[in-house]
Amino acid sequence: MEATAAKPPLHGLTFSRATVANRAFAAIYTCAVLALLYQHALTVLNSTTFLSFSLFLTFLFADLLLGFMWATGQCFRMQLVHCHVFPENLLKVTREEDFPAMDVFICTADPDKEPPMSVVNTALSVMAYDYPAEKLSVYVSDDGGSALTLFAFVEAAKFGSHWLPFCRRNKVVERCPEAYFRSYRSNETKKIKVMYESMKERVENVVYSEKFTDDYITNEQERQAFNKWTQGFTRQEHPTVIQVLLEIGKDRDVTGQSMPNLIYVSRQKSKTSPHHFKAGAQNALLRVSAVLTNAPIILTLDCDMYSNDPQTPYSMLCYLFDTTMTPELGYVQFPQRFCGLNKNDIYACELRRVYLINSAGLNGLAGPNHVGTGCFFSRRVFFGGPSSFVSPEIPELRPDHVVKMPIQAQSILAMAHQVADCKYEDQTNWGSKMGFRYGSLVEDFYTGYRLQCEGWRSVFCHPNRPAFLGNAPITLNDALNQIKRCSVGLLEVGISKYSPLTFGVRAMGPIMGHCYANYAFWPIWSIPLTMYAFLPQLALVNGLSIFLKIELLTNRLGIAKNGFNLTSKVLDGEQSKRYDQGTFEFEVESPMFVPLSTAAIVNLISFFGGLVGVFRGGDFDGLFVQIFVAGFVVVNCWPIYEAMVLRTDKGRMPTKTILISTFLAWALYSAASHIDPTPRPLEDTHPSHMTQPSQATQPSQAPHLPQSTDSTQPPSNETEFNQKVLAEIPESLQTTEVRDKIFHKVFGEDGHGYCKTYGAGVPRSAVYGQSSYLSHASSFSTLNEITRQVREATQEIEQRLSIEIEQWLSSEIE
Ligand SMILES: O=c1ccn([C@@H]2O[C@H](COP(=O)(O)OP(=O)(O)O[C@H]3O[C@H](CO)[C@@H](O)[C@H](O)[C@H]3O)[C@@H](O)[C@H]2O)c(=O)[nH]1
Ligand SMILES: [Mn+2]
Repeated sequence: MEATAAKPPLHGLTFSRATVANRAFAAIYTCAVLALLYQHALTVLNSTTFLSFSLFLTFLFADLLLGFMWATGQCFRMQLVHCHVFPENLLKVTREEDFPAMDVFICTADPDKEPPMSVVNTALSVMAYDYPAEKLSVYVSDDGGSALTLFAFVEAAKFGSHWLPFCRRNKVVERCPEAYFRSYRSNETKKIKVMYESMKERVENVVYSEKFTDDYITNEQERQAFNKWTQGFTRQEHPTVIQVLLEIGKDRDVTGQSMPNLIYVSRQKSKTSPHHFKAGAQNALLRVSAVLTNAPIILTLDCDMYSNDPQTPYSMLCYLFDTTMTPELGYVQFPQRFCGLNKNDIYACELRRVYLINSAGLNGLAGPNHVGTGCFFSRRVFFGGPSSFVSPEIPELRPDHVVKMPIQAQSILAMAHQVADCKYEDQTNWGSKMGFRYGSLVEDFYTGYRLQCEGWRSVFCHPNRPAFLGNAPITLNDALNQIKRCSVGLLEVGISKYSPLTFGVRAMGPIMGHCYANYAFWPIWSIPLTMYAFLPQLALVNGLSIFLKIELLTNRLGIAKNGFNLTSKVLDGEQSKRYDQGTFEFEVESPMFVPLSTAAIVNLISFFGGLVGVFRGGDFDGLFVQIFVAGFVVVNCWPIYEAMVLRTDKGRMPTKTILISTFLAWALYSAASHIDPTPRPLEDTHPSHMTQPSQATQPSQAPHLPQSTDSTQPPSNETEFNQKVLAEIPESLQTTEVRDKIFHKVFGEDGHGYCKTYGAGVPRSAVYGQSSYLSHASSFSTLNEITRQVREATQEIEQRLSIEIEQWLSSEIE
């Protein structure tokens, strides 16, 4: 007891007070959402024409999806905690000698898209970690199978022997050379900078010319490695290349201290074997590293995610090295942070919600999902759940296997080659029960999800100084492609047999399961978004109102105020200026831009069309929400209009895209304008009646009655009844109370079974058909007769109302 009290803490946790507020908010908002959906459902049931029925059903569906996304999104907010680490205490409770060994995996796949110099920078930034070098191994996986990348690393190994002691001596915090030289310049740095620049020049010369001459090769070992790039060597078809560039204990820096291991791995590739992309590469690294070093801790990094803080392993150890921590702790995830985003992050690539907000929310539950990079794993998690070990095929791959031979030993290297073989995984558990999981394009999400389903927990570590910094796409086309790949990958998980909604909820409980479902079904946002981008606007040209009317004037003013505030915010000078910079890139002829620009055109036309309609005396109340939605989209589409018409630079939209989307917008409009909107559903949610009092008082004008209607027969269904009879009651009297009065007058108190299901004051007799109708009110045997009676009752009530108003007015005057 005393001993534990004496030890300073490595990490702390506080529960957030926001949790209570979040839960209360979620409860109240849920009621509002349910009420809205109920109202929607009534509207669907009450619709009187096929057109309105389909339209309202569509919106019910859209809002159900939005409701689902909203509800699952709340799960992230149900138990917020704030976590802190105290890395400064680490050396008070343990010694550096006792630190566990660590294997770092860096993946790269294409020397053209991922410049070798940037991969080298990432590697150098972690090689220079404040961590005992003899416990650190950096593995570079090159799926591009590129001699250029290997060459860059040969150079990096040499430069590293100067860079690592330089960082130690000067207590450099920015240990990614490129980032360091960008921000620091002094006499002290001159020498090392010259070294860096000359390395960079050599590498880039080779990369640009795509070949290197013999004088770049300095020793026999290098020659042997490069000799593997024979005639038939291609990216998709080549043998394994494993090159140990630096070896602990053998290679020393310029001050005589040991360098960490640096190992280049390009796994074997064959067109006949699936390679499973990054997950496949990481599994190959898991095995190769197991054979060579088998460190209990693994850090995974994308090639563009460099370390921004040499102390990060200390923060990680505060969790993974703390014996009081739950034994189920499987990984410590740091958020993805980015450098070089422009001020407004115009392609929304920072993903703060995913990487920061939601991860912090998950931290109070079973822990954050894995985001592919910046994650420290316990090697054990890749071999089954905490209490269900899945044994690998050979003992050398077991997480508890101790490597006893130097990494360059013949037998060790031979086995490393063997486990990097493209056929090695055939008939094994790799990718299904072991290692990174296959089956989704977002292998990181899927792997983390499956690990948590197995019972592993995780921790989100988010120090003030970003632990890692990466690059985000800088063109719209790249950003959209990333979203597309991500969407496909997420849906692959969503609809798989491991769907979070079924499997996940069972394995992790409802809250965690629904958090994962929120991600896995994230792409379905596109469905309501598309509907809201087109349908209200197309309905607007026809003057067809499709949203709930806001009954109370005060409410309406409130909403109107908020709404217009929002709009004007985006339209202000500063924001317009941002778009004026023209940083959006539309120059690629991508079909992905077509829906965007079509939506932009449709919304623009609808917005102005709607406004013109209203100024000409249209129904502002009814169409307000649609005009607002269209206006909102228009504001958001501003960069698109610019790219279509205003800009002359290279980033403007190609004429072809403009033509196609204009044509599509036109086609949609002409299709929509052929739909006659006049037959309107009658519930008081459909205010378009207000503008047509004449129609309402003249039943004979009720348009588009079904052909079969015979006014000399009793009404046989609800539609008929609605269209003919309810139309007699003017909009101003369409409240439940007044309608009740009218029907009581006509059908009598008991003869009129007020049919709640239809909610529109439909007498049950009218719905149930002739026989029950006749038994209740035999004198109203025809539709015409009922219509006449309702008209009379309505007129009577109107008269009484006007008398009462007159009396009230005169008493007021007195
Ligand atoms: O066959 C492949 C394909 C990709 N990669 C590497 O995978 C990483 C991520 O690829 P990138 O094109 O940069 O994808 P992003 O969309 O930027 O990556 C995000 O999404 C990926 C898939 O969900 C995650 O793996 C990443 O960690 C996450 O940052 C890069 O280092 C690539 O070199 C491979 O090693 N082999
Ligand atoms: Mn990336």
